[in-house]
Amino acid sequence: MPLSPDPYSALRHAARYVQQFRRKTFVIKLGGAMLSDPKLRRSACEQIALLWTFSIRPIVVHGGGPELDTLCDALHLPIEKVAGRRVTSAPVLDAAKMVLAGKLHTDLLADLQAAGVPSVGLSGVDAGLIKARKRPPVMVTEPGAPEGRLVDYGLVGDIESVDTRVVEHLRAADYVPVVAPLSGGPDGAVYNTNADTVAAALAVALSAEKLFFLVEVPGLLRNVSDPTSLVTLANLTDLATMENTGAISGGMRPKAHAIRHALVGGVGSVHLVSGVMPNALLEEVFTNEGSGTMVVRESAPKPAGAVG
Ligand SMILES: Nc1ncnc2c1ncn2[C@@H]1O[C@H](COP(=O)(O)OP(=O)(O)O)[C@@H](O)[C@H]1O
Ligand SMILES: CC(=O)N[C@@H](CCC(=O)OP(=O)(O)O)C(=O)O
Repeated sequence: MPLSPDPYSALRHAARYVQQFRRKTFVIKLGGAMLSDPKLRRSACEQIALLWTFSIRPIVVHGGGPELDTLCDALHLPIEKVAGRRVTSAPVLDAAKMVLAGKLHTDLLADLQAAGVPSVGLSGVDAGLIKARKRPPVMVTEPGAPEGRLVDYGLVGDIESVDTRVVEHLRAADYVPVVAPLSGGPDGAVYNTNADTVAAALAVALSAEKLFFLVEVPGLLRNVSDPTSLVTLANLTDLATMENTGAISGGMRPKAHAIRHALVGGVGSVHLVSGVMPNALLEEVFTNEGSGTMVVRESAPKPAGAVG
């Protein structure tokens, strides 16, 4: 049920959640698709501002895939993605730095600032926040393909460690860290790392209560071409089934990995929420029913006598 139209009843209802989540860490990943639309970006920033006002401690991680595609097009660089991750040559990595730690990052910081959130931008390279090594060629199986194929992703980093000290310093001073999905390797190397993967690694390292993915779709869908086929609650077994049957494809594949990594790593719950529907993030946090998909490690056992 959405929040009651009676303001006092709505306040009382929300207050329960405010108490429960005070000083808890929420990692909020903003997807590149919704970030390309300034109106949606502002709406997400306003919702994050409200969480912050209620003493929830957000860490924002952002994507930027579609804006990077646009820049690659303009620069006549090839766009190749396999299982939702970009094959990254040296010129594509340069373009990634320009978008992910440049224009889009700065625009997001400006919108958060305008919404009243004192935010500070970092990439995974800053202060050794995200350390990675170059991903070796890996076998990837595409849905529908009988066999896997060996893929060299180029300058893509596999995360090796997360050093949260810079984030802790910022939070101690009441700043909200905003992290761009680049990672640092040995000898000054910089790697492109999927933002979903970065968000999950940070959520685990910070023992986050919740990890949110704001996406263009209403949440996890049983059938990607049917927006009404929303899955409201899922566990890791359900997720694996959807991956195996090919119901999870494209950009949802790195998210499925990230969700698993986060939940196995101790994050309480992961939420896929619309970045398009007004206030969907707030509805997910402050109502029982939520607005999108909640994924938990294991579903609670059904009470004795329950059917189904
Ligand atoms: N089962 C599914 N449920 C929802 N979305 C799915 C599913 N399978 C594939 N997708 C696709 O994954 C996309 C989200 O991934 P992506 O485009 O990388 O988003 P973002 O830029 O927010 O990370 C959705 O917009 C949708 O097209
Ligand atoms: C290796 C890899 O795939 N990196 C991603 C980083 C940006 C990202 O993850 O953006 P979204 O969240 O919008 O998908 C990319 O180059 O697109």
